[in-house]
Amino acid sequence: MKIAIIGAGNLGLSIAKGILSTNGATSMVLTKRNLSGLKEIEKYGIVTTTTDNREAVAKSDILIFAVQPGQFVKILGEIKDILTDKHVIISTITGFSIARMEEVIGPDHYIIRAMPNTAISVGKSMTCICSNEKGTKRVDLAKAIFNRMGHSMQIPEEQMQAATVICASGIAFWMRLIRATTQGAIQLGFDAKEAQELAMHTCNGAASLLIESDSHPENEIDKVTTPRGCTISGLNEMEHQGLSSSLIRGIVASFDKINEIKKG
Ligand SMILES: NC(=O)C1=CN([C@@H]2O[C@H](COP(=O)(O)OP(=O)(O)OC[C@H]3O[C@@H](n4cnc5c(N)ncnc54)[C@H](OP(=O)(O)O)[C@@H]3O)[C@@H](O)[C@H]2O)C=CC1
Ligand SMILES: O=C(O)[C@@H]1CCC=N1
Repeated sequence: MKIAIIGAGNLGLSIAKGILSTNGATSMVLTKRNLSGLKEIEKYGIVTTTTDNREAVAKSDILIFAVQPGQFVKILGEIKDILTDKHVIISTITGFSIARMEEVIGPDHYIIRAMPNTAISVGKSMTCICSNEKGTKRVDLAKAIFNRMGHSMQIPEEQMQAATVICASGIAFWMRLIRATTQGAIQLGFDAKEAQELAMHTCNGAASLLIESDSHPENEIDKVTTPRGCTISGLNEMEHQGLSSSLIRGIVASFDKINEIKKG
């Protein structure tokens, strides 16, 4: 697969690393206006970097766009006359609808929207995918690309905003939970490095229990909560302090904000 990543910033570079670490491309062109941050990745033989988006498009079949929303229309306008039927256009751009893309380049292209998260750089992204009508023929290809770097799910386009909050912003939410657990562990006597190790591997184990046994969180909680034991005491205190409620409210606030940004 010949892949171009247009906009090799935080997310674009994470995607590039994920693809490279799973040998998911035969060639890769990364674009940016300022190439100075790409020296490290240029060491991979199959990677070239350029400021010229047209060159990247001409050399590639799969085009992954990871620029900021305000930069996207201009870039699509620059490259639309060299798009052909070989190209699959994958946009990771938050809040940028397929209809808006079609307004610039027309509907006769394979257009996919993908919402990955930064865990793509370590092959653990949860990526949601939707497409335009023509793009339905390339959804399996897009899923195959993202499944090499984690897990993917096809969803209706109207759920993309919600998926952004749960999966992309979700990385930040889970990081804060891991950090809070780390702070608790330090207070209980572990040094900072040990505390983080305990917190992150326990988090990983909890998610793996659900993923690998197809279980429900409450089933797993029942197995840990000894009657009159320490787990239920801690858990109930967390709930008295609003743990579940604050998470749900945070998710909804994030969703309200993303809808506000979209309207703006
Ligand atoms: N960060 C995340 O977790 C997620 C982000 N997203 C979405 O992905 C997109 C990118 O986000 P993020 O990576 O955080 O943003 P960044 O600002 O880090 O990356 C955007 C990149 O685009 C480059 N760029 C700007 N203009 C051009 C141009 N004309 N041609 C080529 N490259 C250009 C910029 O580099 P330079 O200035 O050097 O040109 C920059 O490296 C956003 O739309 C965001 O909403 C989606 C899911 C998750
Ligand atoms: O915080 C944001 O608005 C973007 C969208 C998802 C991740 N970062």
